[in-house]
Amino acid sequence: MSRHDVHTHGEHRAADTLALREVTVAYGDTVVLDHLDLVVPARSGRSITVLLGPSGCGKSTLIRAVAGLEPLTGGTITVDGADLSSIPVHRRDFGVVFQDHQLFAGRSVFDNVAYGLRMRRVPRAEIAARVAEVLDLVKLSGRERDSVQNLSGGQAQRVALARALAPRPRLLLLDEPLSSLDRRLREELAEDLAEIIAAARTPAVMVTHDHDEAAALGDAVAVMREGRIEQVGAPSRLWRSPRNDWVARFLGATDIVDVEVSGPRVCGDLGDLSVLAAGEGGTLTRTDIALTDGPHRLALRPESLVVEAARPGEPGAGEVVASVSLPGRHRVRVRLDATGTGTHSQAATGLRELRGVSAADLAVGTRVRLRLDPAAVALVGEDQGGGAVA
Ligand SMILES: Nc1ncnc2c1ncn2[C@@H]1O[C@H](COP(=O)(O)OP(=O)(O)OP(=O)(O)O)[C@@H](O)[C@H]1O
Repeated sequence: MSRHDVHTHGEHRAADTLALREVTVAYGDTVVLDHLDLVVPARSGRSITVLLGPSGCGKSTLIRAVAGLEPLTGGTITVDGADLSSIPVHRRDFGVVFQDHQLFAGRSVFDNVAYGLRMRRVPRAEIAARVAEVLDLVKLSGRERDSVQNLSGGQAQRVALARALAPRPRLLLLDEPLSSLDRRLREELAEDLAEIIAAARTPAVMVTHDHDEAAALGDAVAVMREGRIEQVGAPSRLWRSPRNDWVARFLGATDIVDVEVSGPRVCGDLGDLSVLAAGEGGTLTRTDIALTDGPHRLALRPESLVVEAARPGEPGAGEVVASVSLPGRHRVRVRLDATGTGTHSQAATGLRELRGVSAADLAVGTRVRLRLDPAAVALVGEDQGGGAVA
């Protein structure tokens, strides 16, 4: 099929699979992408894969490499099995949106959105119809004649998105498309973005450093670290099953502990704990995660540990050293009593304090018991899903 056919008949051939194999990009001696492997299946033509990683890990470089803007030092990038190395940027059929929209200043909305269609010599009447269609998609209907100079930041990003989508690209590449916007606009456009991408039936790869955005928009999230992909998966699976301590901490774990589960008891770095039963504060039953009997490495957020005042006569696990009031709950820091002498003892692990949440406002010095909410813990190193997108 020629590119002209795609537009003449309004037919749209979305990419099925984008695959990066051993991709390496270096600037001089600095290796920015280091034998990176990533497979993005987009079977339904409407999935968003989010690249999430710390500043400088190479997210933008990866997007630029896929777009053809960054030469590879090694490795291959293929779409549906076809190698892209000899295909120049403008022939890849990808739509690209950058952080700072990069619109043609002083030109109209129409001229900006029509740009890719004119480059492909699409007939004039079809251009007008397609521009109207994509402006409708990004909620800017009727704004064709406006100069892009008069647009707000959010509107400019919508025009950039319309421009990228107009030629019906087979893949959309979005590099921090929301990060230049203020919080309210960002949330608004994030919601629209998911709808727009689904309506356009175009798979997208999107860079962000915002965890909430990644969880909200990503069908899959690829966690990047120092030029490599650490783990790929659906957001909920990543949180519940981080592959290693680094991923767990990057995704928000505040403490990582080794435990031995035996029935309703959890023993280990934390001392002895009981597990919250269903309906006791956790929304899931124990069996919803594989907290099976035996050893586990748990990644905890404050929400994973429910802190309660010890009952009279009960020794408790430690005492409150600090408490901060949050809406609807208190975040509490607990100093643990010294426990045991084995491999899970404090002497061995150095674990002295933990963060938890409490419904009551507990004074500093209060003796407390800790209970684990299985709905809010992650199991480190137990991911069964492999490295590809599920
Ligand atoms: N043209 C270049 N020449 C030299 N070094 C570069 C160039 N572009 C990027 N780098 C370096 O490559 C590394 C990765 O940059 P990149 O922009 O891909 O990271 P990122 O994950 O997108 O970061 P951020 O989240 O801060 O945008 C950084 O250390 C950066 O300084």
